[in-house]
Amino acid sequence: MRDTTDTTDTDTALLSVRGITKRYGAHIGCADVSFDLFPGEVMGIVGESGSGKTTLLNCVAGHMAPDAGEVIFDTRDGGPRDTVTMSEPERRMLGRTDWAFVHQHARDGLRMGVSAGGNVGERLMAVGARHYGDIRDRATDWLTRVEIESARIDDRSSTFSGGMQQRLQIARNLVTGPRLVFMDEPTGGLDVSVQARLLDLLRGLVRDMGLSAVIVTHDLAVVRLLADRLMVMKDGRVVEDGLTDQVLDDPQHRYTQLLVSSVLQA
Ligand SMILES: Nc1ncnc2c1ncn2[C@@H]1O[C@H](COP(=O)(O)OP(=O)(O)OP(=O)(O)O)[C@@H](O)[C@H]1O
Repeated sequence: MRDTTDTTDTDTALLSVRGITKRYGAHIGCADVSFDLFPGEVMGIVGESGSGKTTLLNCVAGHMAPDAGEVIFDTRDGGPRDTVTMSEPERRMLGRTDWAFVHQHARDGLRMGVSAGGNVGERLMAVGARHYGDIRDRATDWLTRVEIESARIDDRSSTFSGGMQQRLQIARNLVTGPRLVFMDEPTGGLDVSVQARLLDLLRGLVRDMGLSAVIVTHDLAVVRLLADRLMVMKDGRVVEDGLTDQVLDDPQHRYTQLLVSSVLQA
């Protein structure tokens, strides 16, 4: 997470989202959403079901074309680029290198018929790694980092528990050292004790790697633990944003107050 004491006016945003709008026919998915994300910062997006969180995440992460808006990413080689208008191959390359996406369901982010080591190693090969021994060593290292016994490196992902699969998906995503990670309900659908362990792990990785992340979640405990800043969405729009503790401890908008007091089913 970001050390807020080092904030200076000269910081360049890693990601600048401007006016993202997506409609499904006449229905609004998300409308005119803007935010900046700085290096090492974690942004949480919360709101009840149907508020537009996933639509926004998919538009920002390049999985869905927005109807309007810009997603400016500070690329390593070319500086700030609008990823909405960049070519599909360029966006795909970004998705394999500097960006990562952790899905709610591990099956959407893993190849279930492939071994744990294969799932991690495949990502390394996609960015040019060729030496089998190195790939296996790095895969082993990452399995250990996500608390999967290295002895299980050759086991198929489908034989793992839900929590292990989610940890494996995280290893697969982080092995290439991305600068920005998108997460869609990373702890959703897991048992409470499994969630707590995963959250701890994520928190450690985010801190150690200085990752920037955008996390969509129903669960305010997840943002409390992981997010520096928070955006609250309702009916496709951002109704409140600010530092996580500030928003959760002293919500200004009526909707956020209801969300925090658990009156709404988030
Ligand atoms: N493919 C689609 N076609 C039509 N409407 C859609 C589609 N996907 C989402 N919507 C609508 O857009 C709005 C925002 O949905 P979205 O899934 O982004 O919300 P969400 O906050 O992520 O909800 P959840 O937490 O349940 O996933 C909702 O009203 C939803 O019904």
